Amino acid sequence: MLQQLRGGRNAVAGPSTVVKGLPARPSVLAPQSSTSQSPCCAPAQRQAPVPGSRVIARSSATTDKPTASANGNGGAVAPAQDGTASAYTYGNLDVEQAYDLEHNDWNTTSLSVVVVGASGDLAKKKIFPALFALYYEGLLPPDFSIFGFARSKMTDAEFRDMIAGSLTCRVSAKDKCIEATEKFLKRCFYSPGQYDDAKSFSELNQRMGEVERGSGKPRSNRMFFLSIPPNVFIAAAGGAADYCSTKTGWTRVIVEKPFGRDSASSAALGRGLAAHLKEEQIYRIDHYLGKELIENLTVLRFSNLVFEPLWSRQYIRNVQVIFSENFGTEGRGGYFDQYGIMRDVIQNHLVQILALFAMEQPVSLNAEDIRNEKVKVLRCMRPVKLEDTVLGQYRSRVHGGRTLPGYLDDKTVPEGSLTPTFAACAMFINNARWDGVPFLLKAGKALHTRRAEIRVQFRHVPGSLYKHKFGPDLDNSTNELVIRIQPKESIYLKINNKVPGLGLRLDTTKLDLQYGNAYNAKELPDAYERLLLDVVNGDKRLFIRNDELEAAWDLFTPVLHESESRRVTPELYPYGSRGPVGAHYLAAKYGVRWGDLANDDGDE
Ligand SMILES: NC(=O)C1=CN([C@@H]2O[C@H](COP(=O)(O)OP(=O)(O)OC[C@H]3O[C@@H](n4cnc5c(N)ncnc54)[C@H](OP(=O)(O)O)[C@@H]3O)[C@@H](O)[C@H]2O)C=CC1
Ligand SMILES: O=C1O[C@H](COP(=O)(O)O)[C@@H](O)[C@H](O)[C@H]1O
Repeated sequence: MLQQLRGGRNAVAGPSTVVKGLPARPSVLAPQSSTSQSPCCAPAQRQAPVPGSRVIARSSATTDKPTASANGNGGAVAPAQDGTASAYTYGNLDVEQAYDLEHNDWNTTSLSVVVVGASGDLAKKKIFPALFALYYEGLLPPDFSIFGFARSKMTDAEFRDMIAGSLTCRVSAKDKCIEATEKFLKRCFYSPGQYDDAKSFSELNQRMGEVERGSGKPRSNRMFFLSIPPNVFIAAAGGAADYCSTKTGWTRVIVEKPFGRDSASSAALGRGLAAHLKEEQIYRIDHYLGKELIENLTVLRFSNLVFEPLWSRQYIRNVQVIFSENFGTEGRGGYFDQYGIMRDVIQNHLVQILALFAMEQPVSLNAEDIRNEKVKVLRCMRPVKLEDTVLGQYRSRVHGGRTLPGYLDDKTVPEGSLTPTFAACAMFINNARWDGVPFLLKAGKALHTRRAEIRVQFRHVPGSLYKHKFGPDLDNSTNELVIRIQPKESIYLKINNKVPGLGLRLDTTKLDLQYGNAYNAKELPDAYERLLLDVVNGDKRLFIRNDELEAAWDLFTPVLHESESRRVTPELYPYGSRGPVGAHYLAAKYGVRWGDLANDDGDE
């Protein structure tokens, strides 16, 4: 276990860190990184985290240190009297304690993970399985515990049974899985309560304290995952922060989308959270940022010479970000109807992808540098116009003798709802790199396939010598880069090639990186695994900053308000189809063809 913790997934070797006034000492469980940070550095002097390193106990670049307001620790971070930045103290912790704290020293600190809304769908489907996978991989600290909190009455035993029903072992790692499951479940505890009730949170706090003391570790770090509907977000965030903050470590709170319905409600939510938590403590999760291919996007762009020079209006004709699901809102219609696909998928997941795709190279891989660039590019975009938007809603369809239900057949959906289950929109970035390039975003439920991808269509080859070989339609020979996020993760580039043999016959083929073949990776970690581990490590690169959120809402609020106030009727499309025809007209308006619908793609 310890060995695994030391190694982590991408452990980096390096010298030990030195804290002024303290003897040089290695960080206890962390791999010794050459860019490890120590409390000796003033925040401004801190160095960027090791690129790509995701290791337990990596030192945190965040400032979510205990302060009087955040967790009643008795004082904020204060510079030393002598004016140097070296002797920072954290409240009533001495320098050495602060060192351990900042470095996630799991020899002295326990970790408690609280799932608020533990009886819910997301908790069962994603959060517990992800925590178990991290535990199984040896990536959680030795003394971790999991606490479930929700209104449903359950004993610890019932809670463990509930979790057990949601856990699966990795196909590639079945060894000792049953044994690991039993050990994992013993670390799970349940505390029932109301989300707006101080007493309930005090009871939770007491329970956590007992378990933490039982670990024998003098300090505890706590992270809360708010996996609850938005109407109880603020109350629960307040309960967690005000009654359950640790006094001897960091307290971090993960917030799930939806982050509001528009700019105003998102700002109100932000203010509500800010009343209880500092921005550094808030982790706004967008699970698409935790997907393997999305994390790879910056690697692809900024570590390969061949892509970045082409990454602009000079060579790129259009960019398409496409999400489709081959199932409807089954079971989630009640939630979905209040939001619709634009808020559920486009404003967050697809816009985040777009921002990473289009941003300028950040100064470093530090979370703030990356997020600064994302905000900048979002702020260069003009809000989506209604005339650049197509809305759709799936209707029922009889297929193979079976009736596939339409959106309005869902009992949890209000009669006559106009909520779109499909949307496509054209967006533009008004900066020197992207001026005039259409970014087409499309998302839909109950379509013909489940897929998420980015498609980059390049310009035609000017004065091509081989033009006559491809016929009059230049699009047939255009280069296209496809970044397939899921399923079957892959990156491929469509190129023109000579068909081997005598004569000169050309065809379009692929330079094809299939993850399944290249990395022998039968199963990639789920996005929630990556993101939960990042929260433990205080790494905010893949979480959304408040100003990013604001910028993203500013792009969509006008069109959402306009379509709702004008009661725009969505175009109906049959369950399992390729979506409304209107999407083709929208693309055609900007001289674009949807790449995912092209007949020659070969892997439809
Ligand atoms: N499920 C998913 O795939 C995804 C969910 N999300 C977001 O994650 C959060 C949790 O999602 P999910 O688990 O699906 O949600 P659920 O509807 O399953 O709710 C989670 C828990 O919250 C409690 N709850 C439900 N409704 C209410 C209510 N009206 N008032 C107070 N408590 C309530 C219930 O627990 P109890 O009654 O025991 O208190 C329930 O088990 C939501 O914000 C959702 O939008 C985001 C992306 C995907
Ligand atoms: O956030 C959401 O994402 C899911 C799709 O996630 P994926 O990882 O399975 O692609 C979507 O079904 C849901 O409506 C939305 O809220």
